[in-house]
Amino acid sequence: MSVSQPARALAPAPATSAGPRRRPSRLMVGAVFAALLAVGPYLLPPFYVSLLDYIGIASLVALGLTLLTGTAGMTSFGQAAFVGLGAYTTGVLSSGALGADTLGWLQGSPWLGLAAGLLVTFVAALAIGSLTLRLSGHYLPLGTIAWGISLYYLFGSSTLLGGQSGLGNIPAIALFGLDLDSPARMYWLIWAFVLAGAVTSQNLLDSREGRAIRALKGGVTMAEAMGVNSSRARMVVFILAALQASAAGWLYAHLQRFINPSPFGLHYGIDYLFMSVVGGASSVWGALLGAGVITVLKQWLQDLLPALLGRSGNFEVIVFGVLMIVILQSSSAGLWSLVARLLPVAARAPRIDRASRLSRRALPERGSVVLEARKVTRRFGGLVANNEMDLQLRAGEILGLIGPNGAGKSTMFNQLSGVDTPTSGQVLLCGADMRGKGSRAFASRGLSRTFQHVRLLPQMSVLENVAIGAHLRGHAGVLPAAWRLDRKDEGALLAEAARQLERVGLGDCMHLPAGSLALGQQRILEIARALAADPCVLLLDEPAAGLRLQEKQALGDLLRKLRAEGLAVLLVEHDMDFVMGLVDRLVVMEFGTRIAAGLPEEVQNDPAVLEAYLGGV
Ligand SMILES: Nc1ncnc2c1ncn2[C@@H]1O[C@H](COP(=O)(O)OP(=O)(O)OP(=O)(O)O)[C@@H](O)[C@H]1O
Repeated sequence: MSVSQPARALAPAPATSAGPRRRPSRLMVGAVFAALLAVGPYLLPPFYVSLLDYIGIASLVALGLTLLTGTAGMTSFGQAAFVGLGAYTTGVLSSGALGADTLGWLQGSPWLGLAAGLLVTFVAALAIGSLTLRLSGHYLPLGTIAWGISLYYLFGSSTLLGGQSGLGNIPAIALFGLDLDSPARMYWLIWAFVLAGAVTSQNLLDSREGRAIRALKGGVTMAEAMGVNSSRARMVVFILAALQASAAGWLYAHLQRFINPSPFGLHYGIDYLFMSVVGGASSVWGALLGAGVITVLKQWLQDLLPALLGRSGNFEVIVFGVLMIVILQSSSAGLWSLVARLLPVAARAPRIDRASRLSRRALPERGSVVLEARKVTRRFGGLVANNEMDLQLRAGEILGLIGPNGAGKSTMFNQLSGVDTPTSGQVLLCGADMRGKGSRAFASRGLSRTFQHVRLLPQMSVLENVAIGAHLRGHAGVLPAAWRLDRKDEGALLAEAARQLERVGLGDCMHLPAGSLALGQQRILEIARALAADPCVLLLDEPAAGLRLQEKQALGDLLRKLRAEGLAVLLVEHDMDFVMGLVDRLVVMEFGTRIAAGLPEEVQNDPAVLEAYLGGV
């Protein structure tokens, strides 16, 4: 890899096929799958059609978990409760449970029941999400268990909802004059919902909003630094998963025509999580596979074990548990990863709209102060990590921030980038006082950064990782993304990401997974990601660490080029050879305090600096 090598034309996605034989596209494989599903009811006995109905309903819930747990990294045991919300809302409204006089105009229509169920679920998910999504680590799954149990008991203790004995008289759904009053007739509707859910989920994941959701797995600090509103992204994905579960509940209620609380309890919430994880938690098609495998497995165990053992008991639960452990141990990425390897599907390169260009920010006048620290102090208990630090960074210069280990450079970096708030003092970005504002606000005012410990999404392509950096330059929201109405916006974002990759010399790697690059290349990738935001201030945390000599020279050339374009660059670095030959000015820290500042040659001979680095030699 060389930064200075001429930019190459965007290479097509690397072919994964072993030979010249053409592989069918994903669309073609999807069409075959849909065709097989379509003929299912004509070929299969009624029992299996019915089983496929239940697999479809479970798939819809597992799809939501693919977004929530597999993609955004939030584990939920409570999805069955949202299934219950959808089922009970339509059950109450369509079964006449409210009585003829109350809301009589609403009753009898399952379609109104669907709309009402989605609305009720939306409001409930918003309320529950506001309370629980702030939790992190193991508190969040525990929170989902808590509200899952609460809703379950609510269903069982309300007389309006029929208590433990449940609600009957739920009518069949009527579609174009046809009553869907049998499992075979419901089959089409259920699988239409599943396919629509799978396709829209996949579309969403391949979009700006989807990347924002996926960025959550890289940690909130990284996502916010890219301008992603992490609280909103968490809420969006939580509500989407809840709505998919609610739609599944609506289908379930009108398939069964009777509901009681038991299928909406914690036990089922755990099953849905198993389906998602066993199938492959981060794969949309894995959700369908997981739902199929677990539903069929449970059915077989229930039928076969009593016959094999000659007596009944809860043996199927024990065998099921053991099988789950075996499957999870032998395929931690889920069963879909095994199937995907066997499927002869061609890799798809994302469409990059080379002709389109994103609008650019006007850079501040060269020489003007763009980032300033005024008497910044940061205390951690009794320890003063930054002590009344002053620092000015100007447009069109490279400023180095150096100091021995523990001097307080990273802490200063955090104050300057909004990751942390000074105990006292001010940070000004382009003249605006940024005190108390988070890193997202810094990003939207034109500050981009890299991380001391590389923070990338290793499974995602290099191109998509860089596109996360351009998040604030795109506009398409969740719904346009789900229905692929965002292609212009998306093509332009990817083109910008491709341009930045070529600019830093990683053009040839853009379709590879980011995790497959060497550490030095990953650091350069982070710089491309920061540049994709079109910044006026670039903060680099030890960018030369792990780079070979040639790579360092190439990085130096790139930074000089950025300086010539008028960017303000601040770098924290330990590599003195790299720093001295590159920066315009230096600020030296020791024990949290600024001990010297000036031109590199002045600082090099400063007695305080020699004392700090060499113990006064
Ligand atoms: N979150 C924190 N809580 C408590 N102490 C902290 C915290 N962050 C940093 N410190 C302390 O502040 C001091 C400065 O640490 P900092 O990481 O900023 O130094 P540094 O110059 O970046 O060091 P290095 O070059 O080794 O990365 C250290 O004594 C460190 O232990």
